Amino acid sequence: MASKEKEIVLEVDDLQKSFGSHQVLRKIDLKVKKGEFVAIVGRSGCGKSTLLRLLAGLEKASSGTIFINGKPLSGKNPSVKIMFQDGRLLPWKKILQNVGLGLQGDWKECANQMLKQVGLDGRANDWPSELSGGQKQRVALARALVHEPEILLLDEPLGALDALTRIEMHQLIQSLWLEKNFTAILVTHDVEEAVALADRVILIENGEIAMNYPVKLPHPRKRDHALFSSTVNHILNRILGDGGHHGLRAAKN
Ligand SMILES: Nc1ncnc2c1ncn2[C@@H]1O[C@H](COP(=O)(O)OP(=O)(O)OP(=O)(O)O)[C@@H](O)[C@H]1O
Repeated sequence: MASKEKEIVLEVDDLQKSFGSHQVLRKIDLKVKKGEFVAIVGRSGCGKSTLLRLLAGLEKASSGTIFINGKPLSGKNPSVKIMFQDGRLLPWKKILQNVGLGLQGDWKECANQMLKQVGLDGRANDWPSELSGGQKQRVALARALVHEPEILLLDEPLGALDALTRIEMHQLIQSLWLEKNFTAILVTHDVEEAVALADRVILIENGEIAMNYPVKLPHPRKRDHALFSSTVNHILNRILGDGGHHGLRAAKN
């Protein structure tokens, strides 16, 4: 039976992070299986982005260990890529060059192919300033996935987009995830987004994982699935159980 279990690609063991005397993450323990899609939610300032930056090797833990495929992480790891809310495209490079950044060999072919997969063929020679917000995030996604990372970290990647564009991006991220089998960890404020994408939703509260909720809906997720809204509401109710308003949202149906 054990051999049927998927291997653990990412393990976080007793992770702590403080900035000066401010302890942000107190005790984070987490195991993520290969190919799993995990969403992290929590009130503003609870440390979601800090955790993601630690996983990306952009920040050093105060104590505890992160293992990628069983090896302790120290600094950046080429099999882990991160995508941010603001895309961070280089404005002085054209779209193709942005996607091909850091690639070796026949990079143009790879970058063009990846642009096609995010629905942006024909835009290779445009400047980032000529693209809409949603298109820029498609480029940012292409730039991360062109390296075929084992783990894709998504830090509120759709937070600045309008609701319709966000839904289109959910569909794109889902189809690429189903096709490419990478492991994804998404930080979001949007519980509906978490349910639209993730196998499980993790809540960070007081520097710890306060909830670990498996989303038992089939992929690809459909918003009109009979259990979609009730799953969103169930998670929101668990999160807001103390009656507070924590900056978390779910789109109204
Ligand atoms: N480099 C830093 N130096 C000092 N404090 C920091 C630093 N980065 C983050 N913090 C603090 O750590 C806490 C967690 O920040 P973080 O950005 O991880 O929260 P978050 O949950 O992602 O918030 P939001 O949902 O608003 O983006 C905040 O109090 C923040 O001020």
